[in-house]
Amino acid sequence: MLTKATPKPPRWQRSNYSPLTRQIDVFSAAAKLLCDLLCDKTLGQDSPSHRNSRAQWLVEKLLDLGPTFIKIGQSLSTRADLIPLEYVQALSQLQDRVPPFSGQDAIAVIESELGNSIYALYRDFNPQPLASASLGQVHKARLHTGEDVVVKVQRPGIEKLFNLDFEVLHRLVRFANRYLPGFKKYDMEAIYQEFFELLYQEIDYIHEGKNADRFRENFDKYPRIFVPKVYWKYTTRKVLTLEYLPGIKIDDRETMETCGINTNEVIQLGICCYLKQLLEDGFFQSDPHPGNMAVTQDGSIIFYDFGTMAEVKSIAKDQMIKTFFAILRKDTDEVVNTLTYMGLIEPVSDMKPVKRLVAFILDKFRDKPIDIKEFEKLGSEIYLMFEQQPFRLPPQMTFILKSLTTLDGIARALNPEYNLLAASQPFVKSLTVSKGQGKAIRELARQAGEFIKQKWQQPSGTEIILRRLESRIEEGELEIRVRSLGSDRTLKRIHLAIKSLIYACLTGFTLLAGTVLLLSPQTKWAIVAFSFSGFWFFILLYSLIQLGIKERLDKFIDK
Ligand SMILES: Nc1ncnc2c1ncn2[C@@H]1O[C@H](COP(=O)(O)OP(=O)(O)OP(=O)(O)O)[C@@H](O)[C@H]1O
Repeated sequence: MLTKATPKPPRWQRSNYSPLTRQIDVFSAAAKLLCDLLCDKTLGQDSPSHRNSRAQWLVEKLLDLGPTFIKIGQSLSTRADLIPLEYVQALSQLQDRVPPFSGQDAIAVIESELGNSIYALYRDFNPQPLASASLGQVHKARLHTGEDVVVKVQRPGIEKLFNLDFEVLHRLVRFANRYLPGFKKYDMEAIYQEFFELLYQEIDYIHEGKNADRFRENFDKYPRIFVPKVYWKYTTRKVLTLEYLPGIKIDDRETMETCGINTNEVIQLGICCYLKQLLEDGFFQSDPHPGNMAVTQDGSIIFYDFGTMAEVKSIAKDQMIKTFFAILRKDTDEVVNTLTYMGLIEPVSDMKPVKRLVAFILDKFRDKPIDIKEFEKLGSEIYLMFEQQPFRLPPQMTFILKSLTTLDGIARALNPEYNLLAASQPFVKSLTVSKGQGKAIRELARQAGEFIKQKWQQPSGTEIILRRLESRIEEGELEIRVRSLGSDRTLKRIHLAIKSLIYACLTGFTLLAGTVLLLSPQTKWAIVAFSFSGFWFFILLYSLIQLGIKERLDKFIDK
């Protein structure tokens, strides 16, 4: 009889996976990535297609390294302020391609967490999962009281793996901070702490249950928004029992149309619901991917997954209206003030670069309604500005950008012609104004009207440039850069010296890795590491020779 060969479990899932092997796997992946990036830089290989293939390699490597690294990739995909566009795009497609675990393992977790046998807890339990992801999987079940539920079960051993990776990654961050000067500017220690805090929250289902309760309360008066009820008696840190609320996947236009659901109404409901989360409640689902929302037969929206919620300071309605008109008037200062108040922009001593970026974005939408597709077109320009600016976006802002682009993708899947401004009308209309504020609002509306009228009598392009130059000189913002030849040469020498230092570190690091591997004993890998070491040594020699020649040349010119 032919038996189907069972696929080998990934390395990180094997019981004999030692901390040392994990450390070697992680460090060698990081070293390869770094070497590739340095090689590209040295050889000037910086085309988008080249970056794209590097990004694809990274996606495969993260999948191979397992849940912690899949999550790192997913959260990096929101950090447009830290990594290049091609990486953002590749990492956004990082799906949870982790194999499900067996129904028996899931039952074992439930029984040990809830302290009873599975059929004492549930009348029925389907061992075949409904869905599975990197951190857990979802099973359908029925309570003895007759209610249909889903049971979300955490992947066995995930906490142990996180604890191990917590240590390994800390070592890697400390190493990078110490020996790779280029990494200092990224504040890796803070990013690492931020990341693991979120990760540990995500594997605490009690936290997720509380978030679901809070979210449901916020939408108490919205009959078309559904949030599954939490069955607290059957919930622990590793098991979450929720009311079963099936629905059509939110980007499945065909099924919705077959069921006679008006997709434009779904888009409107989704966008208004998101604006309420963001602006009124200050508590929003930071990862609204299509698997986290569904649509009922009557076109209502169901939300699943409250493991990754983000918080911002909510703003009062009058402040919202002020900001709305400020956007219409392209009033950069007012918009920046509101974003800073909400904690979406970090106040820094020099706010000019931030204001320039906001003004740039507002300016791009001078004549058209805000359309996220425009953001895509602007993508490379904005990314370039991010690269040049000395500021880092707070994570909340990156969550919002990511959520907006994901929502936009879902809305476009339902109706490619949809318009964000039109879809948000019901929310804007819901901002009723109290009596005392009427006068101020009328004044703001008048100013916005004046501004829009002025657009018909716009000055010529040259005039605009001159006016901008004038105002930038007035603000003391325009710097005249005088660079002396001497300082340029010194800078080049410093650059070369730093490069040599990095090559020396890489030579030492690969030599060390080779020695550790030889002692493990992993002779094959040790040879690979030693060959890398030899390679970096030659690059180091070449760089040192260049440095020597440069110094002699500079001395000669100075004479
Ligand atoms: N209460 C529910 N009723 C019906 N189906 C549900 C319910 N909760 C979750 N599901 C189904 O299970 C899938 C995964 O759920 P959920 O997103 O909560 O899991 P997850 O492990 O956090 O996954 P991911 O990390 O990919 O978001 C959902 O897309 C949905 O199809």
